[in-house]
Amino acid sequence: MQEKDLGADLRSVLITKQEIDARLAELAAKIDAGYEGKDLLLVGVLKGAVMVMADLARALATPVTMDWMAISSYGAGTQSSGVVRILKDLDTDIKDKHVLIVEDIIDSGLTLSWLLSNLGSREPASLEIMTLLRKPEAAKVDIDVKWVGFDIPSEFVVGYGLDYGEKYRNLPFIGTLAPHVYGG
Ligand SMILES: O=P(O)(O)OC[C@H]1O[C@H](OP(=O)(O)OP(=O)(O)O)[C@H](O)[C@@H]1O
Ligand code: HPA
Repeated sequence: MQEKDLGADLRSVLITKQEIDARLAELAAKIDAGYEGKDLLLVGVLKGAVMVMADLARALATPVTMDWMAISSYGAGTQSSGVVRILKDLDTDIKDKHVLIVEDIIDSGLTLSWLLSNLGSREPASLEIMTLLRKPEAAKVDIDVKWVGFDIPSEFVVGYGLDYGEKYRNLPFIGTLAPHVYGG
């Protein structure tokens, strides 16, 4: 779907594909500098982080390995259920490795604070977070996020990996959902 052809389900484009690409290039340069001379393992959080993981990895000059974890705290709706479940664990032992968690969004912060304590207990050499998007609620949770793409308002967003009821993940941009779609 093109940005000019939003369809009835989307209210607006919040971040264009060009803005995402430019910001990822900036962050990739900073991440490269941060991991100079080190082996880096990118841990993507399925499914939302698929797009950012793919594009960030290609923007990095640092040689990386990649692994994936699937955890879910959202059901079909727009509210976190408050319960985090592991749907797929890492294939890799991360002990003594430099690990960068790659997320699409930090909203309530619940998913990441759970993930940090889970991965932290596996004794990585370092554990940092990169997220494309962060909402204001996340500031209430004490999570040290090293790299943030965009701070966005508290609206439900879709596209570039983010879904509503599994739809809209393949939009190349970040958009806000029309209230009638989710009953807002
Ligand atoms: O900060 P929080 O309020 O915890 O929300 C952030 C999490 O919610 C989304 O995942 P979701 O559980 O919807 O799974 P998905 O990535 O498969 O869509 C998103 O990808 C983050 O992982
Ligand atoms: O705003 C959002 N959109 C899609 N998925 C999400 N998961 C947490 N917040 C969001």
